[in-house]
Amino acid sequence: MLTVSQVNLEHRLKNISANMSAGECWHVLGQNGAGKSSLFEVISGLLEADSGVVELNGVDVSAFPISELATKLVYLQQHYALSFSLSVAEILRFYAGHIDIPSEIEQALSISTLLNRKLNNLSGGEQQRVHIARCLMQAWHAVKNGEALILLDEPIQSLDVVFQEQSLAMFKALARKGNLLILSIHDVNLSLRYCDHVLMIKNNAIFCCGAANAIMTADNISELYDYPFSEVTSKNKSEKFFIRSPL
Ligand SMILES: Nc1ncnc2c1ncn2[C@@H]1O[C@H](COP(=O)(O)OP(=O)(O)OP(=O)(O)O)[C@@H](O)[C@H]1O
Repeated sequence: MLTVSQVNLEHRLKNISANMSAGECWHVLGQNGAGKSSLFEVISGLLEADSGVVELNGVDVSAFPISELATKLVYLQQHYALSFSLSVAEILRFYAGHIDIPSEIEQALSISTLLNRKLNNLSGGEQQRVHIARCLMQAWHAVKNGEALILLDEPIQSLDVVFQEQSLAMFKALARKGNLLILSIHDVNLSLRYCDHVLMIKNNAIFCCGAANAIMTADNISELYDYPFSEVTSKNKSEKFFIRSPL
């Protein structure tokens, strides 16, 4: 269980509170600059809030020794720059201690074919696949047992459509195992398909928070982005979509 209580951070987060439970798959939505990455930084314990508390299973995240957090917290940051030239295998060995890629990760991200390549020579999407893999593999013992907190800041940025679908499906399956998974994303239709809970942040404060089927409405999405969306259902009425009006 993750409890975020009245977290404030100057110019970045205003009185954010939320309760999230193990086994849930949360998507965080909001405009550029809304505060999504800032919230992830505070939840991960990397950034201290001006006020408020973040507790993981009743313990303040800042009280966890970093060595313990590293084994149970997965945090994929939005930006990650490596200024020296390492192969993908060397990177996985550095973060995970081995290059035995778990089958779930290999199926979703096809890492094995990249092992001998230098990270800096990979395309943007290939690099992103490696970053997702190295983060998950670092805490894989907890992830495979469904005991991890998984924070992913825009994990599908740069991925092509197939890797977007495969990785979002893997993240949802990891939540089903018992992990608490929280990711930020800008595609509302992929969110509709792959999350069960949504946190909408607007102007650095919570706009809406809760079960996706209750709050993923065209009205809420339109107000969140200050942009008109309408809702449609597929011909067989099995799936709902949001359509963005042209400017
Ligand atoms: N290190 C920092 N110091 C001061 N202000 C910052 C810092 N990082 C971000 N901000 C500001 O905090 C606000 C929230 O930024 P944040 O990166 O959390 O937004 P975001 O919702 O993740 O946006 P995006 O969708 O563009 O990634 C923005 O106004 C941003 O300019």
